[in-house]
Amino acid sequence: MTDQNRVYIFDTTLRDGEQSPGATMSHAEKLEIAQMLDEMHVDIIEAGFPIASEGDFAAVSEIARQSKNSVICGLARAQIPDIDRCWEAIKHAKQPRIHTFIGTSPLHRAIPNLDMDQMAERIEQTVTHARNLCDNVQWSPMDATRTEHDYLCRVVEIAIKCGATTINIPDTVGYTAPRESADLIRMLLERVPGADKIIFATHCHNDLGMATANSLAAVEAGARQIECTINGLGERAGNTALEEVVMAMRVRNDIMPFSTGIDTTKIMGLSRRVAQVSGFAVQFNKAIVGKNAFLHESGIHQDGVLKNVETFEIMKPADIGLNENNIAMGKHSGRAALRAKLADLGYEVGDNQLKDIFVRFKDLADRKKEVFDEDIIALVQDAAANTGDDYLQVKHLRVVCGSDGQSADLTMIVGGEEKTVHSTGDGPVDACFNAVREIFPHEAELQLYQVHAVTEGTDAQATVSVRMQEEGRIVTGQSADTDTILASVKAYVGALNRLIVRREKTGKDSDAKQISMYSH
Ligand SMILES: CC(=O)SCCNC(=O)CCNC(=O)[C@H](O)C(C)(C)COP(=O)(O)OP(=O)(O)OC[C@H]1O[C@@H](n2cnc3c(N)ncnc32)[C@H](O)[C@@H]1OP(=O)(O)O
Ligand SMILES: CC(C)C(=O)C(=O)O
Repeated sequence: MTDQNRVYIFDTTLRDGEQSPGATMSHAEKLEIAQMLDEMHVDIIEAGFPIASEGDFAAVSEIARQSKNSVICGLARAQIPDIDRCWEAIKHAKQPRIHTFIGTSPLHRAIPNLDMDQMAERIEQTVTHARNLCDNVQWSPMDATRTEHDYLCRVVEIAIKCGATTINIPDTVGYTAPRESADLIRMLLERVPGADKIIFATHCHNDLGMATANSLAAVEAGARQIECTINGLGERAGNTALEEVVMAMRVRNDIMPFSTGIDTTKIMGLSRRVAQVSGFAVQFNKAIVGKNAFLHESGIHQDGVLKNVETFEIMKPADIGLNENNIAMGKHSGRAALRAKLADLGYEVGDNQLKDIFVRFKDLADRKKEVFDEDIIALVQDAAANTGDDYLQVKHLRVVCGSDGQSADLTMIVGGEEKTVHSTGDGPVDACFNAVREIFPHEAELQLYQVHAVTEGTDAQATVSVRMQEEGRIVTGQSADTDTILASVKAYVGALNRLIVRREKTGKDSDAKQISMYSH
């Protein structure tokens, strides 16, 4: 393996991933994910789109300041104010990168209403401007896979001449296929003067389910940067999944002799955390990180695995940070076992956090016969999502349901003040949500209400996800409990707490200032 076979991993979970409707992350969550990506040795982190909002600017700036190893990149349109704002945000990073883009296909050229020559001139001006600010500049012809080849060669050549050091070739709408993806990179390498001096990147979307294959095909043809997200998070059908391309190159290194710098044992921890903060659960049969990816239920498979694990497993669970240790957790377990289990699951917790999680764990163990790893993960995530110092807190809930009707008696703490209501509805969840609305009136629209059983059995915990929207702000809330209705109310209230914080950040109303005294 030579250095020429080193593939750089560019993670855009915090920018393209966060663009998924409903995947909005809080400032603190973005910093935490960025730190985890840095520790996993992602080469480049695209931290956000600084001109998009004050919140994005603040998150990118802080990620730039805290970064240790990774290059920190910000996105900017082909506009001077965007590029200046991006530079302001990233300039404190040890290794900053400006990523500027414009749509070059016929359909996309029509958006800013520029003809081919005007667009070429805009690319020349903006890439030159970016390069005058920063010596690490990435340029993307958005919708490259639907751009005329001659024009693509022309604009890529301009960007290289103006100082771009990475040229990204996006398949913006997930339209290409593996052979075409490879041919496009080969064509650019052959035809564009100076192409051998820069790095070509591939940025694929998964609309036809081919993002991983298309990215790997581009690498085979000479691309040396893959743009991807954790769990394949991203708009529509998502982006290329980081875990898939990294593990594919590792497991099939015989036919794809490429290396990355990724510490693959961090994959599972990041996957779980991104699923939690984005509110996008990972499908059970998702490659690499799905709950069933290493499970064998049919007899022939179990027999094979018991005789030789390689019969049905092409990689080791430990390679992606999945633990196989068998500490059984239950009501008789102590703090040491819980701490060890948490560490196995990828959670390093401080003493105070451990104390809090231990109380919740004992409470769960009293109510549930067996406490599985999934229960502990749900419990830790619930503890992180629903803290004791939120503006809205659920204090007491009593629900009546059955053939005679449904009602809820709910007591909540609202900014330190206790309020109780009695409410009815079409079903117990509806009655509870009506009660929350009576206590805390709001116009936010409930867009999603989803319940998942964490494990099997009637005593299983339910994880509830809620997504709400108010004036373009989208927030999510999650909670887990063996009581599905209680988890539903806590998830709903969790989303409202996030909305309160978002209102305050965007200065929605004067109430928000007052509210900020109570919310974190
Ligand atoms: C494929 C991708 O992932 S691209 C990234 C997409 N991500 C996002 O859009 C998320 C962040 N976006 C935002 O917050 C907003 O769209 C902003 C702040 C960037 C712009 O907001 P607004 O000024 O209100 O513009 P709006 O969103 O309505 O329209 C986009 C404008 O940008 C222009 N534009 C779009 N892309 C580019 C580009 N790459 N370079 C230059 N101009 C562009 C459009 O032509 C349009 O301007 P026009 O109305 O003068 O024609
Ligand atoms: C900004 C560009 C790289 C993008 O996200 C896309 O084309 O999908």
